Amino acid sequence: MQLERIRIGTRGSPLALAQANAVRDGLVAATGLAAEAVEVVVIKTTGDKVLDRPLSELGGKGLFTKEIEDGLLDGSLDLAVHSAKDVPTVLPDGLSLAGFLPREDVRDAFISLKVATLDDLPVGAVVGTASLRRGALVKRLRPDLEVVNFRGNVQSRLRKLEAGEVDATLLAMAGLNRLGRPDVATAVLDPERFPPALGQGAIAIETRSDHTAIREALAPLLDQTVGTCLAAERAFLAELDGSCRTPIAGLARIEADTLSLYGLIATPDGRRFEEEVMTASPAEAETVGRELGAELRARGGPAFFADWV
Ligand SMILES: NCc1[nH]cc(CCC(=O)O)c1CC(=O)O
Repeated sequence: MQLERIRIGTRGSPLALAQANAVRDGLVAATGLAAEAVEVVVIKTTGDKVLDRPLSELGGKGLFTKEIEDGLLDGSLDLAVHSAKDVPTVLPDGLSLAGFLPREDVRDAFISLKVATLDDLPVGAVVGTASLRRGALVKRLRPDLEVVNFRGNVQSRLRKLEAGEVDATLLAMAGLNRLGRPDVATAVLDPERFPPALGQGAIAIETRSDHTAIREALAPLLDQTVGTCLAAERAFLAELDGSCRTPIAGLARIEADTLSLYGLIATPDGRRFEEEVMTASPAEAETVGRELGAELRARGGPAFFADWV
């Protein structure tokens, strides 16, 4: 069945809109539909509405996806475009990921108006981030720094930096590139030293599992290699029951038909961490993800996880 009209659900931040517009342009090209027939619909989610509390305290998963998923389920939306790293590992019944677009830069950027690198920050300098992963990784490298909660979209964080609220912050290169602002990065952090969030840099497309017409229309836009890497990364996260309270990092890559999956868990203060790399054939992506998650969970032991609460 050929669709006559496609409605794309997205959050309203400039980054979310840039991602949704990229999918719209791709669908117009792939389907031959008129540009007006492929519509971007902006949805305000709980995560967008509550700005005064740390994300980890709001609890609950899918803070940035729930209201959009309701639209997919009631048929008012055909697909949703999400940053893959914000998509929970368990989706509501009836919904699933159709796949992922080609991945952007997976690395984090260090941003400061005062110094050139993380290593150059003076003792006691203040780093703002809303991410427990970034906070733990900063503390791991520089236990002397102070990490403070720092929320808001990319633009508002940059304004706070300019106002001197913090000495430095960290943002995904992928977001800066998609916003056309790679110049904002003071330094790009090496993933071996500062591993990204699982799914970082990838865009996930979610639809109703039984919406075959939209899945067929999307097929030419999707990247199978990214899909395989993300299957491993998401299985790893699911095994660790990744919540917003858990500093977890990792990255899958496929080279010469071998999938390698790196994973790290840390305590929020960065004092303890466990890391490991496992390799497998791409067909074993999910299995290796679960194995790596179980391995790090076992290595950390109950005491490690108790430290988090
Ligand atoms: N949690 C917010 C979020 N979700 C996705 C991105 C960036 C784009 C990406 O990682 O694909 C960001 C901002 C950031 O971490 O700097």
